[in-house]
Amino acid sequence: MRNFGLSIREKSIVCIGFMGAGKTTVGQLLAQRLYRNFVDIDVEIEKEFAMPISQIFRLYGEPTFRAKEKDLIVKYSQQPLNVISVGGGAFLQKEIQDICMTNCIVLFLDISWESWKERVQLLADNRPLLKDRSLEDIKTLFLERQSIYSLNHSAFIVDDFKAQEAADYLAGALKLSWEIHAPQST
Ligand SMILES: Nc1ncnc2c1ncn2[C@@H]1O[C@H](COP(=O)(O)OP(=O)(O)O)[C@@H](O)[C@H]1O
Ligand SMILES: O=C(O)C1=C[C@@H](OP(=O)(O)O)[C@@H](O)[C@H](O)C1
Ligand SMILES: [Mg+2]
Repeated sequence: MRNFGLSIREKSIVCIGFMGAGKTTVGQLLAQRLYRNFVDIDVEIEKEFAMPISQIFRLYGEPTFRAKEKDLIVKYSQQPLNVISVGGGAFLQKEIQDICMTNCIVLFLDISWESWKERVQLLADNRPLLKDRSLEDIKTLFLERQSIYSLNHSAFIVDDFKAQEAADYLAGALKLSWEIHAPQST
């Protein structure tokens, strides 16, 4: 996979993790704190199809959704200075894993099953993979998916943090790591 030669400070940050972990919410707040452009891949997909994700799944099927997801992640991950929230299934595709791990900082928003369960009511109808599934089935999917998220540069357990607190902490930690690894000349 091509390395676009971005410095660590320029690399886009990609938020991964299970549906409902807070990638969209925390990613947007993190982008604000770092003065970066925020891209939510699901929103971009919805714009391209001019319809909600549930309808894309229904009318075109999951493979069409996944193909568009890949094209858009390839596009945005090559640009500098984005914060990108990808859908919880994006890392099922090896090409997406490879391009993100090579060109971006991949941040896993890790949530325990216990905390996730408490959030289930918040999750809107627009998640076709949760619709009509029992909690037991969702737990199976949740556990199966953990292996794809183990591919990351950094993981943060979100359980005990409000979204704003998580974004504050992550922005601080990223800035500190940039200072350590690539101090800015004065
Ligand atoms: N740290 C948090 N604490 C409590 N609720 C959160 C937190 N982060 C996100 N949420 C809520 O959980 C739901 C799912 O968040 P969202 O950002 O859409 O997740 P994702 O993009 O990972 O699917 C939203 O209702 C959001 O307000
Ligand atoms: O996990 C998945 O396969 C999906 C996660 C969703 O995004 P969020 O993780 O932001 O909910 C969205 O991309 C689509 O419904 C499929
Ligand atoms: Mg999201």
